[in-house]
Amino acid sequence: MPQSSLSVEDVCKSYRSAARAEHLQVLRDVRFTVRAGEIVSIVGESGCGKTTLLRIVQGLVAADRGVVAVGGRQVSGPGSDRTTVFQQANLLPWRTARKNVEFGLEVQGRDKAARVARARELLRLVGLENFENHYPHQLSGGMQQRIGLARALATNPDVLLMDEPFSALDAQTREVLQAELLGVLERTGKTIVFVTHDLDEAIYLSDRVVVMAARPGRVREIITVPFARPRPSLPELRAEQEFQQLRQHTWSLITSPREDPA
Ligand SMILES: Nc1ncnc2c1ncn2[C@@H]1O[C@H](COP(=O)(O)OP(=O)(O)OP(=O)(O)O)[C@@H](O)[C@H]1O
Repeated sequence: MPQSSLSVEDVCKSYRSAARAEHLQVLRDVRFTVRAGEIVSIVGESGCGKTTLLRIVQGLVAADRGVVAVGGRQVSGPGSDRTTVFQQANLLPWRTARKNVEFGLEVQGRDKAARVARARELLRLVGLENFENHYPHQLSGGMQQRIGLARALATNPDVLLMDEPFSALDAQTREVLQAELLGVLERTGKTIVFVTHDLDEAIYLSDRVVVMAARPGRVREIITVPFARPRPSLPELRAEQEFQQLRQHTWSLITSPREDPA
C-alpha cells in the first residue's frame, strides 16, 4: 500500500482587494504536516482560508511564499497524486454509478477491462456493489457521495483533499458516512486533509486537528486526538469525557478573541 506524507511549510497568500485597492492577507505562515496514512482536519471560522489552503495544496492556486510537498516532491500544479472530494458529489447524470467511478481511469487511458474491474472493486469498498448500473438520480445523497469517494479513490491518489464532503447530508446519513469513511480509509491507508465546520466530525475522524484563526488565516493550534483506532461510533465517543473536553477546547480556540496577529 504506497503512502505519501504531505507537508505545508510557511504558506502565505494574499489577494488584491479591488474594492479597497489593498492586499488582503488570506494565509500567513501556515505550517503543518500529515504523515502517510494520517487524517488531519482543518477547522476555523468562515473566511479563515481553509478552501484557499486546499486549493494551494491541490495546485490550483499558487502560494506567494512557502512550499507544499507530497512525499517530499514539491507541488507546482495539479497532479494525479492529489484528488479533491467536494461537498457535492457532482456525478455525471448521464453515466451509471460504475461509469462515474471509471471516469478518471478513462482520462488516464486505462483499458476497459481494467477500468471495470477497478470500478467494481471500489463500489464494493463503499458498499454499493449492487448499484453499479444505477444513475445518480436513482441514488440518495449519501449514496452519491459514496460514489464520489469511490471515483476519487479510483485513480489511486496518495492524498485525498476533502472539502466539507458531508455537510450537505442529513445528520443521520452523515454519521453513517463518517463511520464508513473511517473503515474505507483504514483499508486504503490514504493520507487525508479534511476541511469541516463540524468539530465532532473533525475530532472523530482525525489524528490531529489544525485549528485556524482568521484575518489573516493562520494556525492557532494543532490538537492531537488521543483516541485509538479503530474507533467506536461517534455517539459512543461523544459520551466520553475526554472527547467533550477536546471539543470544548477546540470550540474555545475558534470563538475566543483573536490574539494580535502582528
Ligand atoms: N480569488 C479570490 N480573490 C480575492 N479574495 C479571495 C479569493 N479567494 C478567497 N478570497 C478571500 O479569502 C478569504 C478566505 O476565503 P476561503 O474561502 O479560503 O475561506 P474558508 O475558510 O474556506 O471559508 P468558509 O468556511 O466560509 O468556506 C475570504 O476573505 C475570501 O473573500
